[in-house]
Amino acid sequence: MGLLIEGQWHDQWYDTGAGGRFKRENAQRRNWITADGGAGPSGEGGFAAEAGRYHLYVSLACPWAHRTLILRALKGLEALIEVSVVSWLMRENGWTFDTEHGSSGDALDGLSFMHQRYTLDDPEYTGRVTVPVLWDTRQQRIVSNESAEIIRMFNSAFDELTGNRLDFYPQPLQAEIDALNARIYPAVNNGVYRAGFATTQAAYEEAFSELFSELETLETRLGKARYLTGEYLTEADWRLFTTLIRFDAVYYGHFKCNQQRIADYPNLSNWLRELYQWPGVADTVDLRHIKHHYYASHLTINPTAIVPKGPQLDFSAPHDRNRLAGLGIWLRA
Ligand SMILES: N[C@@H](CCC(=O)N[C@@H](CS)C(=O)NCC(=O)O)C(=O)O
Repeated sequence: MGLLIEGQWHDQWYDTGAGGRFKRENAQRRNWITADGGAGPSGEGGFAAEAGRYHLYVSLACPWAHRTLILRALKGLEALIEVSVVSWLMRENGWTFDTEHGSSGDALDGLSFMHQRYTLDDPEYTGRVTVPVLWDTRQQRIVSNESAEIIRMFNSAFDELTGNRLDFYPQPLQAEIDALNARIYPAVNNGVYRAGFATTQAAYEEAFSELFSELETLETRLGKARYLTGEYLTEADWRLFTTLIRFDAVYYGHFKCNQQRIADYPNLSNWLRELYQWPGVADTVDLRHIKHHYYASHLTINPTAIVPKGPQLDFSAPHDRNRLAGLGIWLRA
């Protein structure tokens, strides 16, 4: 675990400051792939959608990277955007490459460390070295290291090439999706990290109570609606999914989010199983990488690096969501 300072790697745990609160650094590369190469909502233009041009770096353990893998699968981008999977173990060198346990190594250049990819982008890079990273093989630079934006690009930029019209961010639902994301990101997606990486009791308890209060709200909502925005399955669902699929295996124990398991919420757990069983999604879930990464990498939290054997989870078990009306995924006109 560490960061780059002017292109040099430093092994350093998160600085939680006097209050003991974990604060996630903002992603620094914010360009957009667009259909015609025009600039997107941020960053520069020049990143036109093309088959084979872009490469995605992920960890199978990481909930942010997981979002991009799900959208890549559902939007039919697997043949257009190749993926490299980092090692599940992240210690003094940060994310590294090997070919053990289903990791791929760096398929482009055979690099040893993810931080070398960042210094290829900028030899003087300063900041944390995170995944996912979307790399442009043409310009040899990072397009984006912000998963929330990578999934939006995947949702539409390649549609003319793939003919895939599934829309996870349909115009009429955008305001509602944005509002949901704005609540779920701090309280749940980042909330589990705020609890787990807190270094004071007060910071931990603050994150813990926000997390379980939001889960309660979501549980009630999913008792009345099939998906978070109602009848359509959207980006908001997938963003919540990648956190909840890790919850009982990792966040409940390792991050001390133990008021309740997701299995104890009838609506959240049935919704979770429905999404897991969505065609193409189970293949993106690797609980071995998930458990080994968290328990064996965060030695400040788990110094023995022992990975728990349990819990037993069966996301393939039947779900009861057909009791609620659903229309599936929105189709762009
Ligand atoms: N804003 C980023 C956050 C990505 C992120 O923090 N990824 C974690 C893995 S789950 C990471 O690479 N952490 C390494 C570090 O913070 O040093 C996104 O959503 O893409």
